[in-house]
Amino acid sequence: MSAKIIDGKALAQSVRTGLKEKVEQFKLSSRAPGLTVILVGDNPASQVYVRNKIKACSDVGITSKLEKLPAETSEAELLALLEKLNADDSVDGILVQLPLPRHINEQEVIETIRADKDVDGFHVANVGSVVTGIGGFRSCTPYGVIKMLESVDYPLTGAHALVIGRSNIVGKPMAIMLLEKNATVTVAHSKTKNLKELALQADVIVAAVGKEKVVTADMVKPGAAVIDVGMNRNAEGKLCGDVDTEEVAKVAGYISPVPGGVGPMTIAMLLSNTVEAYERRLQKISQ
Ligand SMILES: Nc1nc(=O)c2c([nH]1)NC[C@@H]1CN(c3ccc(C(=O)N[C@@H](CCC(=O)O)C(=O)O)cc3)C=[N+]21
Repeated sequence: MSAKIIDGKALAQSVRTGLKEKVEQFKLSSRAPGLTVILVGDNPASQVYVRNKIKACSDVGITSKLEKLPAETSEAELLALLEKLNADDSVDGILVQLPLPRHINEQEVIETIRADKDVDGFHVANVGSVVTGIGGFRSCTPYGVIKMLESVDYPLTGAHALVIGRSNIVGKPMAIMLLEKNATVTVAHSKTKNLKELALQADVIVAAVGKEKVVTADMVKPGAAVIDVGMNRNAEGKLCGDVDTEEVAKVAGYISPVPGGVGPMTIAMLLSNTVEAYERRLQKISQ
């Protein structure tokens, strides 16, 4: 057996095409949605990511602005900029690229962004809303994973889903979103003792660890869906995920590649959240 590939790049493209049509309609009667991206310092990986986000915005017609700040920017200066953007009616979404330099408290920064402009879905108010099921912006990566599973009509109701990793931006919200889809969810992490045993019982495995080949073929139940959230560099410097894709593909029913899987969907969901922030804002103004 050979797994079907869940092509995140193609799915992201179709999400973007849908958003582009929506944005074109908005522009006829009003302005385009606006996203401001803040980059502090000159981490080369962050610069590439930010450039990709800005380009993705322009592809779908979202107005984007990049605020580049030097690495020695103080936390107070960054918070002051956020307050300014919070009050700016032309800004629908704000994204502060992580990681931040060590002298800046990331959680403090995230909580300063207005929740209704927090298109990353990192603010506690959004996390709380998603956990409670009352709306709120969803963290883009796990949101993208759900869209990937939905794109192949994977039956999540009653399925056993194993999330490997418990970060605030992927593992924890992933578990909540799978639960929302009526899966039975297990969360494994670095202290988990019987990972292989748990994995062999899983119909869905989401690997978000940040380590190469955490999921190997001997851990996967035949026919399972395996979604790879990892972003690592292997010994040859090539981008790879957490899953031994080549071998696991011989056992799994569905598998998502890296690159071309979750990454492009993360960006697509960021654009989707930005359009949603804009729609909510216009609704509020017209009330
Ligand atoms: N506030 C904030 N929000 C983020 O969403 C955020 C962040 N900070 N900091 C860094 C991480 C990383 N991240 C990626 C998104 C897409 C790809 C992506 O599209 N990757 C391509 C490959 C790109 C390549 O070749 O290097 C792929 O997987 O196919 C990668 C990484 C968003 N992040």
